[in-house]
Amino acid sequence: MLCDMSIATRVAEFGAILKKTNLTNRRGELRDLEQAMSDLAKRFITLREAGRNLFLVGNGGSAGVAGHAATDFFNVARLKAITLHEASLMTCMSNDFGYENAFARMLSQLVEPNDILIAISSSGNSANITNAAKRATEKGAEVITMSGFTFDNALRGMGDVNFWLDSHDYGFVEIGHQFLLHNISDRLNEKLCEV
Ligand SMILES: O=C(CO)[C@@H](O)[C@H](O)[C@H](O)[C@H](O)COP(=O)(O)O
Repeated sequence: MLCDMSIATRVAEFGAILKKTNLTNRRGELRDLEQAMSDLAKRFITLREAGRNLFLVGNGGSAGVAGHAATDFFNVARLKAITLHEASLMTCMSNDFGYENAFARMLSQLVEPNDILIAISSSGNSANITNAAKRATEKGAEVITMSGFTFDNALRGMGDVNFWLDSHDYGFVEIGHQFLLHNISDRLNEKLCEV
């Protein structure tokens, strides 16, 4: 075995990374995780009451994370939640405007003030995700970023709320993001608990 992939070791490592979840605001100020999660759940309730939209973007495994979370936000939390990586539209936008501009082009047309964008990138340095975050902010939407890898990755400074996981391991960062998003949608699940 090249490295220790035992379940016990991986669970311990994953738990330690999650416990250290770093959450900052747009000014880079550190926020208390429990308070911020509670505030976020309340923010999603106001989003639902206002009939505004929730967009989620990511590449590769993070597109999968976005898709799972969008399903939970739609089905469990009753939000207008959608991803933007439907193959036909994504390939059209990428082919016509460049991959790095694809999500931003879509958001130019779709996003409105007081919508929310969740921008997910493990490295925090994928240009199509940082461009999406920039465009959503320009359009007056609130931006939540989820990243990992280096502390000073580009995405981490671009959101109103910025989650950062202290790991360079794609598996931990992706599943960690999924866990955190699930925790938010679970808070809006009336069958599980009330905010
Ligand atoms: O799932 C994985 C790795 O676990 C890959 O598909 C990974 O998501 C892709 O390489 C992405 O392109 C990585 O982009 P990013 O999350 O760093 O922005």
